[in-house]
Amino acid sequence: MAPHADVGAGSSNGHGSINAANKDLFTVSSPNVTYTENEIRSRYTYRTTSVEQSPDGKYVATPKETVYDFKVDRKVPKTGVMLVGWGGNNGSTVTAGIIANRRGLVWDTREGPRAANYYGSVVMGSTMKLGTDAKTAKDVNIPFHDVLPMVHPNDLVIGGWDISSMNLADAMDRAAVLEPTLKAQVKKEMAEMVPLPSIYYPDFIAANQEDRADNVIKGSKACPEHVEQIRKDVREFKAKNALDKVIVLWTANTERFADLIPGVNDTADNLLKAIENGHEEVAPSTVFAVACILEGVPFINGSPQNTFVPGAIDLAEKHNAFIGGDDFKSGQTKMKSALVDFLINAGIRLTSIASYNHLGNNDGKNLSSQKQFRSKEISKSNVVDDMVEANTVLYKKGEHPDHTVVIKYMPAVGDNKRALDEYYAEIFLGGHQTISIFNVCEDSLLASPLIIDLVVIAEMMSRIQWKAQSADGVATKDFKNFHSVLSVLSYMLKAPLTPPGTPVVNALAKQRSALTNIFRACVGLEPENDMTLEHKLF
Ligand SMILES: NC(=O)c1ccc[n+]([C@@H]2O[C@H](COP(=O)([O-])OP(=O)(O)OC[C@H]3O[C@@H](n4cnc5c(N)ncnc54)[C@H](O)[C@@H]3O)[C@@H](O)[C@H]2O)c1
Ligand SMILES: O=P([O-])([O-])O[C@@H]1[C@@H](O)[C@H](O)[C@@H](O)[C@H](O)[C@@H]1O
Repeated sequence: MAPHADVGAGSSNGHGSINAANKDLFTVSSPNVTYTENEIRSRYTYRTTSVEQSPDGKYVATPKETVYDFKVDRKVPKTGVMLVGWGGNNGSTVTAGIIANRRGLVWDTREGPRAANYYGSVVMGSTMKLGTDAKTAKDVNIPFHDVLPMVHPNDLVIGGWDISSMNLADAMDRAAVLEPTLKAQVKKEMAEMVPLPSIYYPDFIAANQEDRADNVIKGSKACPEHVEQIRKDVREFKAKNALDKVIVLWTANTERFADLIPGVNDTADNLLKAIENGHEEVAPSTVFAVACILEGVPFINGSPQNTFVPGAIDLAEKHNAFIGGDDFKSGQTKMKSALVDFLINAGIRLTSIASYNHLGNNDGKNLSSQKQFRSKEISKSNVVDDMVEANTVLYKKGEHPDHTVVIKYMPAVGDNKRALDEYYAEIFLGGHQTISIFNVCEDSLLASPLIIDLVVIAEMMSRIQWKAQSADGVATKDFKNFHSVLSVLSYMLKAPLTPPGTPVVNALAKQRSALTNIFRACVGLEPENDMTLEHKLF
């Protein structure tokens, strides 16, 4: 069968929203918020504290205010997502999951019938506090998805590429993630989905992946033809499905890190020249990123490699294109970014973290190769840095807990990754606390909802613009997009990519708070805070 990036239905049957007018769950009654048919406009005062340290070491803290205008496009676009690595465990699982939700499927399991859901998705499975009830003063919480007019995942049209030609039904079987009773209900539709051929540069992923590579575009290193082919694929997918928007997301294998070479991948121009010259240090994921930036579609990296070499970030900034990454934060690391935040903010002096994984899926097979493991080791190890550096009471400058990361490929356990962690800490008066965690993460069932969140939030961010009334007294004349690097996606990612020179935040609570409060600001609402003075000052 000729490969084609086939699609989900793209129109929901009551479970989604593509055809329904966006019915807002709430409106904000404020002189700073206006609603028109196409837009929500809000004037938002952003309050921060500027700190200066005097020579005697004392700090002076000065409250600052910046007034921003936000503009949200209310029209929810017909959106497609193209997955790189579509035939993988995550790609086939998220595809089946969206079909199952769109059709409202129920299937038998040993524990009884199970219905499709979006558990594990912040957007579809969590809530945020809107405010407090005017009469009872109780918290009023709303579904996260309802805070802004977001795409419903049921309405996503799905396509993508894979170096393996296997159709999505067979890929789903190969992945061995889902119950047979569910697979049987989506098999027919998924059998029609065949990944587009992709670019394959053997040196970037483990040699043990070679037997999958039967669906590759000619050429084993970067070249302009590869960029143009990917751009053409995106355009054709968009046209064939009458889409308004396309988001591209990498859920293909972990690549080795690319060497950062001045004159090759340090600037946009040099990176484009390197591709022109077929430089062997340009990774497939970077070629995809360049193609998407040039095509003006957001590109998100769900794997740990350094796809976004400085030249790729420079290119995105120059083209005002959105990028985000790196490496889905799905199980062990997500737990770590919450637990370390809790321990250190509780004043407990964490002194060592030992993280061990074994897993038996193809990701684990690829990671059994040292160069690919190294990419993952980096992304899994850096996740505690900001929390440690922020606590100068517990840690002197440069001090940090011992932290080791081990990943072993054990085929027997398949996608049911085992994560074993030991946290060792110093507590009061020379005591110690040892926390040992055994966490069976069904890798693809934890990562798939993150793919949905990354796509839906990245698309939402492309419909938000801002201008400053008085950033340091300077007003910006016209509305602008957020910076190209979508650091707002960090909650879903192990190694959050941030605009050059800006800090990386890994603490899970801070990441979620940033996402929630930026979306609240877009409708003129103050940041969520838990002061509840109304319950204390009376
Ligand atoms: N919980 C999780 O599953 C999780 C969490 C964090 C990160 N990740 C990362 O997500 C990625 C996918 O995980 P997975 O379990 O689905 O892996 P997988 O091996 O099952 O799927 C990867 C797919 O990518 C394909 N592929 C490889 N190179 C390609 C290329 N150049 N172009 C197109 N397709 C290509 C492979 O054929 C395979 O089908 C991995 O990098 C993994 O490290 C996964
Ligand atoms: O669970 P988590 O730490 O977020 O991330 C997972 C790793 O623990 C696992 O070893 C790897 O195979 C997955 O791709 C994913 O990266």
